[in-house]
Amino acid sequence: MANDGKDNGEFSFVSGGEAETGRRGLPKIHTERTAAETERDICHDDSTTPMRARTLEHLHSLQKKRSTPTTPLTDAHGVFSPVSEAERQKQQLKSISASLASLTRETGPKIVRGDPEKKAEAHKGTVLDHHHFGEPILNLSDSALKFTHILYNLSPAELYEQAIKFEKGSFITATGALATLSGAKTGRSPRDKRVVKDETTEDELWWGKGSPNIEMDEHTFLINRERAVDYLNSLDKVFVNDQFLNWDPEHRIKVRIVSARAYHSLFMHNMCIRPTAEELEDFGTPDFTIYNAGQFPCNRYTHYMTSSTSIDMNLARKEMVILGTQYAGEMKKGLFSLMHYLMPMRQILSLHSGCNMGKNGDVALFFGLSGTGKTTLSTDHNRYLIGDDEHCWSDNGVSNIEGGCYAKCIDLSREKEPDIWNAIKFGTVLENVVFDEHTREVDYSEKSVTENTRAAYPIEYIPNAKIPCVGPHPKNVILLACDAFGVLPPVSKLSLAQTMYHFISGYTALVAGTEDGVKEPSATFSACFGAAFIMLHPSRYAAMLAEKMKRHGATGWLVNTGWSGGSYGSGNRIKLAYTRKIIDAIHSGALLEANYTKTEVFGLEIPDAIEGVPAEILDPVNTWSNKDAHKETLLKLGGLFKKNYEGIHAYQVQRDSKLAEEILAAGPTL
Ligand SMILES: Nc1ncnc2c1ncn2[C@@H]1O[C@H](COP(=O)(O)OP(=O)(O)O)[C@@H](O)[C@H]1O
Ligand SMILES: C=C(OP(=O)(O)O)C(=O)O
Ligand SMILES: [Ca+2]
Ligand SMILES: [Mn+2]
Repeated sequence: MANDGKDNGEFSFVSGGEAETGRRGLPKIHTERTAAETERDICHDDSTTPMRARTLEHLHSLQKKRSTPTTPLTDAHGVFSPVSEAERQKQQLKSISASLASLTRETGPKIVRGDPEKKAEAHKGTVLDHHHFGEPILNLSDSALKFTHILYNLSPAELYEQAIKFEKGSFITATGALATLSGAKTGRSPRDKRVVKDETTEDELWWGKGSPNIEMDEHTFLINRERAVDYLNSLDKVFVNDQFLNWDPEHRIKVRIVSARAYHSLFMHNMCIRPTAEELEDFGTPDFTIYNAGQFPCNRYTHYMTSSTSIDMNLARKEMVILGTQYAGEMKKGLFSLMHYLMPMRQILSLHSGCNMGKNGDVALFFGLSGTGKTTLSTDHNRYLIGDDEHCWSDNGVSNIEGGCYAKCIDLSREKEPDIWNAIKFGTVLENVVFDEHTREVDYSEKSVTENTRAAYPIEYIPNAKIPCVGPHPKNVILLACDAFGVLPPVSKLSLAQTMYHFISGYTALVAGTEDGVKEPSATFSACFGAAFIMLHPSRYAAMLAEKMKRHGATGWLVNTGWSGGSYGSGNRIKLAYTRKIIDAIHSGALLEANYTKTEVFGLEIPDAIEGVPAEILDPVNTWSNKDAHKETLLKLGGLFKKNYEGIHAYQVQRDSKLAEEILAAGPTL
């Protein structure tokens, strides 16, 4: 932060000193007048009502109407409420103080609600001094003498003001979004993720080769936690968000996010489910807490640390600590990892998928790795959006985990993705985009900060969002792959075994960089289309998906949103308009009626015709001018799939070994 608070366009004269006292020889102005003089000089203007304010400060104070605070001060339950408002506020502060307790000081910090800027107001607010309820502290340190100001569940408008005033790189764009910079990290850091291995998690979680869970011990976690908490308590103020995950009321999780930046608080405000005033009153103790001290690095001398970034998950303590990265997606996906543990424990399948529903209640899931089209294709003007990225499938049906969407902005166009375009307005966080200095028009083609430019907005910014974000059991399960090799068909119908094979494989191939010259696409295999976020072995999720698809009669589809007419360099990415037509035909049921032909190598069933899509692109071989190159590339990709699957099959993929064999057989034959 380069500003000292005066540097934000506020202009003022230097006060005090000689100019005011008039000691430099200028004659003194006499202000005492006779009543007659005064009367003569006053301009009587009846056109305006008299000014109520007596001072400038008073005037400014009148500008802001007193509203119901985010945390209601009034007693919604009336006079018969068993808990007084003062008591409720005290409980809330106690809970926040407990969250911020340093484990060595064994007590929470002194906290006070409100903005340190607004001194007078803040000290009128509820103050919690640990001496009031805790044990007396024997070893008092300087940090125990200061207050930590808590900015609790601020509104987007308040967070805008905090960001613009205190966070360099925060600007309002032409459409009203808040442009921010995430700092040195503009994407997630999966190699810096750590999970505490204890007696329970040692047996329950997936560890070792291929697993995203890199171990750390409890003691090291506490070192990082203390580092984060001490950092947060050293600040003038911290943001606290109390919110929910999962729209299924039976399985709702309460999360608390403690962070140092308005950007982080607004991001989570948008991405998690926003509690109503009543729900916030009864929030109580969170089920899980994130400490985001992203501006502060971890100590590289700490055991298990391999960089200055660390994202640490402790399931037993129900806490996550973030050090050394300000990329907000870490919080979102950190909570997703948590759900990938908590939900399967309740026999609920967690899914890295988008989800939408037709007018007739037909639900589709869109699985796929980053950049394959989950957000783009689930945001469909003709259907209700349930969510773009994280869902649960329980016996009740599907439910979104989140309250917002996180769309990629690179090359975003109003024509191709109107709903996402229109969602970028006041309240939306726009990460790492480039805009015109003066007009604040965003240039979505600009990659100078990063290619991973993003918009995070509340789901209700999409006009046909389905609120509450829940739906019946899925009818179609669409697996998205962006195949930069250009050999997978634009669409194929899958058997259940094939669906499982491709779900477990989790393939996509993107083109790594944007440097000049043709770059070889590189294949990525990520189990369950989200290996970075799963906590249990992939077979656990796959078994649940197979069981649910079978029970509810869902059809599996593989859709290539990548290349056609050759690999990256010679072919082109399939037009989004064609992919949308393909998806339409899946939703409507029309595609089930097509005639199918089996492809060689992958054994995929491809339709002969789809309305609005040129028939010749449906079989990739037709689009390649060099047939030998096509065959060679097809075999190469088939080989990569086989090699990847060998590693997975070594584990028993299914308890049902017959299904395991069927799944293995559903892969490519070379
Ligand atoms: N045929 C296509 N299908 C889907 N997306 C496409 C297609 N062609 C280009 N795109 C672009 O690819 C990107 C897909 O990203 P996104 O929907 O955010 O993926 P995810 O949510 O799975 O990470 C978007 O920027 C979209 O505009
Ligand atoms: C938010 C993310 O999801 P996606 O790229 O799939 O939209 C992410 O992977 O960080
Ligand atoms: Ca994702
Ligand atoms: Mn997405």
